[in-house]
Amino acid sequence: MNVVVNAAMSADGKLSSRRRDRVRISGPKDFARVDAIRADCDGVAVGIGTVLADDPHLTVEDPDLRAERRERGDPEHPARVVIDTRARTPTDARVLDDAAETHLLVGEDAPDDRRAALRDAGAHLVEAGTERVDLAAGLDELESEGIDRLLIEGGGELLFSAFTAGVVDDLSVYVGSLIIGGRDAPTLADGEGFVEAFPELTLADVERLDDGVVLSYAVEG
Ligand SMILES: NC(=O)c1ccc[n+]([C@@H]2O[C@H](COP(=O)([O-])OP(=O)(O)OC[C@H]3O[C@@H](n4cnc5c(N)ncnc54)[C@H](OP(=O)(O)O)[C@@H]3O)[C@@H](O)[C@H]2O)c1
Ligand SMILES: Nc1nc(=O)c(N)c(NC[C@H](O)[C@H](O)[C@H](O)COP(=O)(O)O)[nH]1
Repeated sequence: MNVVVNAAMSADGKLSSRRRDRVRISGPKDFARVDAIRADCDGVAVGIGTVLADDPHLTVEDPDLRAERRERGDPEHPARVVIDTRARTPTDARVLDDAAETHLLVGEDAPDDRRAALRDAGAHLVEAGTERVDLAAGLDELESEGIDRLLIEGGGELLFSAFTAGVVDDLSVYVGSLIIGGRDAPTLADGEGFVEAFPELTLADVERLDDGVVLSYAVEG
């Protein structure tokens, strides 16, 4: 599977504020750039933290991009993927509406009542891992179901695990022209952090967009 990560951060590296509510970092051109990446993928993934904080829809907004997908025989929107060990996704979350299919990667111990409720709400459940979702195993399962190219949009906890698991091929970061600050505000890669064997990146492109900069990297290894 080809995995691309995209996120928007402030000039001080934060994905949102310490309140973990959604901060608009991108401008319109950057949101359009992300829409095009979504349209080019078979799936768009976020962690449960992002679902609970932002209630994202994770669909393609531009009708022309949706038409191009239909013309090439793809569903109008990529599949939505939520990484959610305990099956905490609310049944009225926007990712569970009928605009697109939705896969939930859950842990082996996810409660049966939550699994049943989420299946009733239309989700497809994929079991991988125990304490936390085993990303490599979960993504392998999604690949066997036809997701060959996956966009991971965050948040910081999930992105750290994705780098730890070594599953990320490409990274693009929009750096917006603002400071958010806060030692507890989410960053691009949270988790425990690396102390050695830091994932290394090769800078592939730098582009000025809206009032910020898009940095595009290939991930080594
Ligand atoms: N600016 C941007 O581009 C951007 C993008 C996305 C999100 N955000 C912001 O980021 C914040 C949310 O980020 P977050 O870090 O709190 O949440 P997150 O990364 O979206 O989700 C983290 C949660 O996913 C679950 N999970 C399951 N398996 C995991 C694994 N292997 N590794 C890591 N997590 C795993 C864990 O909950 P369980 O243990 O319950 O499973 C974990 O707490 C929000 O404020 C949102 O607005 C910003
Ligand atoms: N590219 C980007 N720029 C931002 O300034 C920002 N706050 C996010 N945040 C990502 C997060 O995952 C959001 O929840 C989804 O971008 C919402 O996605 P929808 O529009 O509901 O499909 N992403």
